Amino acid sequence: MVGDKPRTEAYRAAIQASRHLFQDKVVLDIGAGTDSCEDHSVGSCGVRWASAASAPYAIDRPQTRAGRLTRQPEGGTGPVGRHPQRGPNRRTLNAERNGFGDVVRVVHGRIEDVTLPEQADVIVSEWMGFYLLHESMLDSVIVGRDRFLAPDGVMFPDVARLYACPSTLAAFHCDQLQCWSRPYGLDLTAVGEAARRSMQQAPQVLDTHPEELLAAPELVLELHLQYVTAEELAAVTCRRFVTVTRPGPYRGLCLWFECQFPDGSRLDTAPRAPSTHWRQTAVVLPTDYPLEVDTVIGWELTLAREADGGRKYRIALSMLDEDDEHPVPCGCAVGKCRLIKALIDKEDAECDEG
Ligand SMILES: C[S@@+](CC[C@H](N)C(=O)[O-])C[C@H]1O[C@@H](n2cnc3c(N)ncnc32)[C@H](O)[C@@H]1O
Repeated sequence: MVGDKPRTEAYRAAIQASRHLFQDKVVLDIGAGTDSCEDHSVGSCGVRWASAASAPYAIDRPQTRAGRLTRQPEGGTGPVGRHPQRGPNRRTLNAERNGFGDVVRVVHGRIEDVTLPEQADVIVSEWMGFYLLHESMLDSVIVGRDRFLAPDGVMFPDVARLYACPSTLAAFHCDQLQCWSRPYGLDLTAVGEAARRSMQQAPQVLDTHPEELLAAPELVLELHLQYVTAEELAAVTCRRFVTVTRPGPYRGLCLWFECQFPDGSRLDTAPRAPSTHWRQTAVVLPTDYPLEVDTVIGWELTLAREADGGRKYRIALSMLDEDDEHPVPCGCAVGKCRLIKALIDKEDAECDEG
C-alpha cells in the first residue's frame, strides 16, 4: 500500500493543505500500521502528520510480530517513555527514524477495545476497501468516531462516494473470456461460459479504460463520515436509468469510489484516474447486451452485508425494463424524466437566486 502512490500522495497532499487542522491538535490515525511489514506502529500517512499534531495517536490491531519492530527499553518489556498527562508510550522504529519517536503515541489494539485519555480533534483513516465497502473497516472507524471524536471534530477524509457505470469491460473480456472462444482452432467456449458463471458469484477487481464506459457514471452512494451509521451500510440499493452515449456490448457494471478531504482535494479511483491498488470493480452480467447510442437502460444494484457478521458484501445486479418506475430525478433521456429534471433544475436555480 505504501507503494500505491496515488493513494499515499492524496493523503500527503491533503494533510499538507490542512496543516491548520492538525497543528497542536489531538489526532487519531485509525489503522496506522502498514500490513506489509507488520510494523503496526506508524504507517506512511501517520508519520506525515505527526510533526504538526501535538498528540498524534497511532492505533492498529496487535499483531504477533508487532513487538519485533517496537522498540523496548533495555532489558525490559514495557513501553518506552511516559508523557506527564498522557501516560506511557511505545516508540517505534518507523516513528523514530522519521524524527517523531517522542511524539507519536502508538496504541496496539482494536479501536473498538482501546482506551484513550482524551478526545480527538481529527480522525485520520485509510479504511476503504474494493468498491469502497468490501471488507472495509468503515464500521470500526464509525465505532472509533463515536467513541473518541470531539463534538466539533473532523473526519479525514470526510466524504466518500461510490460510482457505477455500465461498461463493455473490453480488456477484461479479452483477457478472461474471449481467449476461450477458439484457441488453436478448438472450441473451448464451455470453459469461457463456466468462467463467466463463476464471475457472477464474486465481483472482479480490474483496471478499466474510460472508453469502456457506455454512459455517464452515476452516483450510487455518498457517505458523510461525520454522520454515517453502521446501520446505513448494512444494505444499499440503487436503481438508475441511463442513456447510452457509446455503442458496444454491455457486459457489466463498473464500480469505483472517490474520497474527499476537508480541503476539497480527492483520492479518485475512477478509470480515468491513475491506477491505485483498488483499481475498479466489475459486476459481470451473465451475457452480453449489444447497445446503440441513445438507448435507455436501467439497472438495480444491491450491496448487502453478509449475515455472518463479517466485513464482506453480497452484490446483486439486475437489468430493469425501460417501463419500470424511474427514480426522481433521473438523468436518462426519456421525455418524462427530462421534463421532471428540467423542472427540478429550474426550482433549484430559483432557490439559489432567491
Ligand atoms: C489500509 S491499512 C492502513 C495503512 C496505513 N494507514 C498507511 O498509511 O499505510 C489498514 C489498517 O487498519 C488496521 N485495522 C483494521 N481494523 C482495525 C480496527 N478495528 N482497529 C484498529 N486497526 C484496524 C489494519 O490492521 C491495517 O493495518
